[in-house]
Amino acid sequence: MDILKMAAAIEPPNEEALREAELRQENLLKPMGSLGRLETISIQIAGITGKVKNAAGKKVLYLFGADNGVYEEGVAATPQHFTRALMENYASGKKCAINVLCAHCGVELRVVDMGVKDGVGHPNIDDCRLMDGTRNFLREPAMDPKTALTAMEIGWGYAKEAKEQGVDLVGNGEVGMGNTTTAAACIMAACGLIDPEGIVGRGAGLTDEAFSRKKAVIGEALQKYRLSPEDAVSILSCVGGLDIGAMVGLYLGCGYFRLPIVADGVISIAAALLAYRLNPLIKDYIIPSHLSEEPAYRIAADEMGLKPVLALNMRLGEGSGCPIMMQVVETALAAMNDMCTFGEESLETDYREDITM
Ligand SMILES: Cc1cc2ncn([C@H]3O[C@H](COP(=O)(O)O)[C@@H](O)[C@H]3O)c2cc1C
Ligand SMILES: O=C(O)c1cccnc1
Repeated sequence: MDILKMAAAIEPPNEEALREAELRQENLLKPMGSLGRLETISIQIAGITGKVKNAAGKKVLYLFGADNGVYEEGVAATPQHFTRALMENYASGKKCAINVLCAHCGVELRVVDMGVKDGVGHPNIDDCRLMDGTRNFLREPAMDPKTALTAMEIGWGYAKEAKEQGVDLVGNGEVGMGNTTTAAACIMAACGLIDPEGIVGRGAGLTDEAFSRKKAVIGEALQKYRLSPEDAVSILSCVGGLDIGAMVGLYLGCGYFRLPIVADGVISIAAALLAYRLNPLIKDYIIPSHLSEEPAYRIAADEMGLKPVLALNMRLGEGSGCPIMMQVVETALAAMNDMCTFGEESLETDYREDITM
């Protein structure tokens, strides 16, 4: 497949369904706009599916694991083998954050190895390994452009699978020590920014010294590659990761197959931004969840005009914002589907014509 061609074929939301959904929201028995983001989310999903009333019964979160060569520059505090250990825990249903949140919120968790160092090899993990961790991007591009495209195709494949399996809502997550470094580098490159100060954060935690090093590594790499903000594939291959690549493809595939996809934190939004550079229409298929504490999150979200719904002071990753947000989405759809209208309750009067909401 030519994923770039497929990405270019993503279509805008269904205008007629959007209009009908807006009209229904206006007629529900409440002051206009009073359900705020619950209204706009239900209208957004109508535009995606082409139907005013939608379900969110079947929810899946795809979690992509990969290691990052830039780890060797000292940009992360956690031992690198934690990537592999965490993957094993997710797959065996142990009580990691994402296991508990998904179980509580009725979301199926799928775990995919995109290139965890030494491999995970667990029966509940899809083996999609493209490399044994990427290369150190300070020295050389993290991966070949061809590998970047293959990672995207793998993610796209999961969107296709979700469509075939009748999934209503897709989520994404990641694990990989050092991936707040790759995510920040991708966001900066895609926004044409070169000064890491105030953009790069401490990820899963860092000493002051390592934090300075992390910023210096990203700054130096961006100087070296001089990436064009529009060239998402070069950004991904030079300073990205295999997890981010798969997520880019998942977003694009969800756009193509007309599935709503919930975004998580800074790594997830970095992938969304690269997908947006490939086709800006993708933004209408994305439902942002929470505002990550990592400062680069806000830059990427603002660039796309996406406003996170939740402010929970979270900075975890793993897709942890998605199951929480999926519950909000389900609630939004319940209001749209099940509330009565003014007309149905014989309350139709002219009172709404003269007031300002
Ligand atoms: C125990 C633990 C569980 C995690 N789950 C997600 N992350 C998150 O932290 C990592 C990125 O942070 P950095 O760039 O600083 O390495 C990723 O694995 C991300 O998913 C975790 C990190 C740790 C330590
Ligand atoms: O926002 C995130 O997704 C995040 C923040 C810190 C560490 N890992 C992930």
